Amino acid sequence: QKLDEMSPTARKCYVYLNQTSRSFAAVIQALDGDLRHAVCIFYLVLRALDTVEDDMTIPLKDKVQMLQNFYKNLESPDWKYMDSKDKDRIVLEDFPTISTEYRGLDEHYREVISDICHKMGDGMSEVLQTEVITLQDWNMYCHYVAGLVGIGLSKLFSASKLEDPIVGKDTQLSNSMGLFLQKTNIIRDYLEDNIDKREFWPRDVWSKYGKKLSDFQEKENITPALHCLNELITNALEHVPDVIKYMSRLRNQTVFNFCAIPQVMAIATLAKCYNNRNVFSGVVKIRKGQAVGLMMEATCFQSLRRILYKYAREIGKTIPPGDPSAPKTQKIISTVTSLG
Ligand SMILES: CC(C)(C)CN1C(=O)[C@@H](CC(=O)N[C@@H](CC(=O)O)C(=O)O)O[C@H](c2cccc3ccccc23)c2cc(Cl)ccc21
Repeated sequence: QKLDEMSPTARKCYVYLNQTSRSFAAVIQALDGDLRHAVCIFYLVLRALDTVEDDMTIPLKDKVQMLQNFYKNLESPDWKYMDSKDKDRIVLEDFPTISTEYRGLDEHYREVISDICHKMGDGMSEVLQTEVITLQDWNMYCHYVAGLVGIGLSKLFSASKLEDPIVGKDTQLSNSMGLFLQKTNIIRDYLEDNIDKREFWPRDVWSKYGKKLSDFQEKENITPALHCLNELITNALEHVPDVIKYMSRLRNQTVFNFCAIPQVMAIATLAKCYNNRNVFSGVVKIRKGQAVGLMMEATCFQSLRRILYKYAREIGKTIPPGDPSAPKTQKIISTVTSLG
């Protein structure tokens, strides 16, 4: 469906999609059938919710109300928020355009998007006021901001009939898809979050290696810092078997590409972060050329598995002797590279 056949509000949504997510917008627009518009709207609604959650200028008690009531805005034609300073504030300032397109979706898609926004808004308002202490807290936080996205997407895939019902039903695997991406983001963004005074690394882990999370920036603490980093990367890798199982169930090529690309970017990022002191002095990002190469290669299940093995083996080759997590890292690497 070309841009000139779309309604003005639908066309604006694709303009916003391309503004808010450069490389990923193309993969969403490549989705087959009416899944394309459903995912485009879901992505923009999530971007709006995330922009509220990220806005540190909103007083806590107002933010809690905004997050818990957010899903109701989908049914309110005039709701918008004009006080955001975020780079993506357009999705809040022109939310009526997005909610108009949401209300035009098939009711199965609307049900999924509204339910996920409700659960995500409640979850975000809960974890907003707490610190990430245990690994369970870490999984809970990542469930609310990313696991629920995977659960929602999987239900949209099944509702569109482009994928089997089991894809939408098996929330354990869908949740793992999100946890793998979000844990990778949190591990990679150590310094950026530290500067913003935001802590997402679980306290039970980092407190074994230092008094304060910011201690890892000091040169003399680099060995415990790397041991902490490697332990969190090992924890994130525990989701890879679920990712492989989830991907093995997909049948539609455009859905496969949409799901595979962020996963291969994540494992490549983890491999680059593993035992890498630059995590504590800058943001470790994979080069654009490497990312493009990965996108082009990850188009079928066998090549996806080859990419996952390649990076898992790469991590396995760089396990430092004496690293406290070495046995666990070696074990998850052998599991991933042996999956038949
Ligand atoms: C936090 C997050 C991981 C869920 C964000 N998230 C993603 O990271 C995007 C990728 C993205 O936005 N990349 C950015 C680059 C970047 O920001 O690092 C880009 O602009 O290219 O992918 C995810 C995403 C895509 C496909 C399957 C998923 C299954 C479970 C959870 C998330 C899934 C996403 C799908 C939707 Cl619908 C909404 C958000 C996301």
